[in-house]
Amino acid sequence: MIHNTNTKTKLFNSNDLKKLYQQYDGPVWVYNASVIINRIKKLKKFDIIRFAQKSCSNIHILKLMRNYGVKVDAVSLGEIERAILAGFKTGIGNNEIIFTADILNTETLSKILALNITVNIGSIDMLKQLGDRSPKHKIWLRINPGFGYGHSKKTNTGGPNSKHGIWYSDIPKALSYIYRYNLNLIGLHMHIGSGIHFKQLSKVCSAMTKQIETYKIDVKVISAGGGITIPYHHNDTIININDYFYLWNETRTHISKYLGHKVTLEIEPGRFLVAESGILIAQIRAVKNTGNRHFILIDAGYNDLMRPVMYGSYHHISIIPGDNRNITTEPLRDTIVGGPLCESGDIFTQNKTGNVLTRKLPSSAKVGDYLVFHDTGAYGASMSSNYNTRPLLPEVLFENGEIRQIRRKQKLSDLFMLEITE
Ligand SMILES: Cc1ncc(COP(=O)(O)O)c(C=O)c1O
Ligand SMILES: N[C@@H](CCCC[NH3+])C(=O)O
Repeated sequence: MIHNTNTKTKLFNSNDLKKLYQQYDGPVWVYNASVIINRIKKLKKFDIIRFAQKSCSNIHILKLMRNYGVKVDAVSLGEIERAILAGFKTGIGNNEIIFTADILNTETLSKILALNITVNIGSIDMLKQLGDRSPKHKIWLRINPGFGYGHSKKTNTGGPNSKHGIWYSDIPKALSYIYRYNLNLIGLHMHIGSGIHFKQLSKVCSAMTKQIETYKIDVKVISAGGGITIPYHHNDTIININDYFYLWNETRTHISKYLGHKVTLEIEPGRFLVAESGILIAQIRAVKNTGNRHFILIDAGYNDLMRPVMYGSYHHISIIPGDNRNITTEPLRDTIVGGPLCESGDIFTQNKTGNVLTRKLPSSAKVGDYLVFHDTGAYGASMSSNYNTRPLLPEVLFENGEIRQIRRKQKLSDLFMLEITE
């Protein structure tokens, strides 16, 4: 998302954001539904858009997706249950939910069998465990094509260092188990990582064709996976979705001709659909200098927004003055932004190796001003934790001109209840 200035937020009105913070008496995740709807429309040429809900799993966001014809990917029992609560259907002949994983635990397996959910298989052991309990079960194979990329090593899901998927040369072994257990192979899936650019993503097209032709795999569906990056910085390049679709459509046409029947083309994005729809608003609670370093400390921590700490990820930052003063023309100052956690690494301005970076922010930024992190709609709230016994933040959705709460603020008593046994 392109951001105007250091003081304004493009998505939301600054006054509304301040009011939201005041209403909740603390930081809030805010989403704009129109951005999500716009991104869904951009992908409409694909036969099926399957939302990787781990990126933003709020039930109301899932409902919004479903209303626009989007299907869903689930990676845990919890995500299956969330999808069902959001209205996604299961059962024979229904593909609204696909379960993607590299392992199956017994609880999840039982649910999958009870609801007849198609499984996107990421290991040979999964084939054995599913086949033992449910011959003829519908499956996809998730293939690791031997290469992968990511905005960080930690989001690369292909190549020899990735635990995800079935290694491409193990396909014959997988096919022999499928045959032995009489499983029903309907799809082939490749997701090589998250936060990737066009050139790298497009390599998957030829890998998909190659594996299908080399091993003569007959499938009805191919999935391009997710991974599409978004512009976190002002001048980041934006992926041309029409060009991307064109490549995949060519691939699908070629595979369809080879197999002699229709092949459905799926895409499985998380970040692309939701990242730019969301912001996190917090407040500056302390300002301090250490030698020549200048810090501002806010009331949201990495337990809330983990991406900068986990990957050195950049989120654009704006300041909204708490007292309505004009800061648009004032000089900027090199600033380190930290959170409240009792953890030295609780710094939002750092690189991949954990070195502290500075951000140019208005020099008068002070206690009582608000700080907005942009593009936090993906892997923001969904990656939060309760570290330092900090409750999860509320989430609100801006839709049809109205702001509505879609998750209440977690209470401390919600947390303690789990541990109090009598
Ligand atoms: C299997 C699978 N599908 C889809 C995604 C979504 O990725 P992204 O949010 O980058 O589109 C992921 C995350 O990397 C994934 O592991
Ligand atoms: N959590 C990562 C993306 C990984 C997606 C899961 N396979 C991020 O914030 O960028």
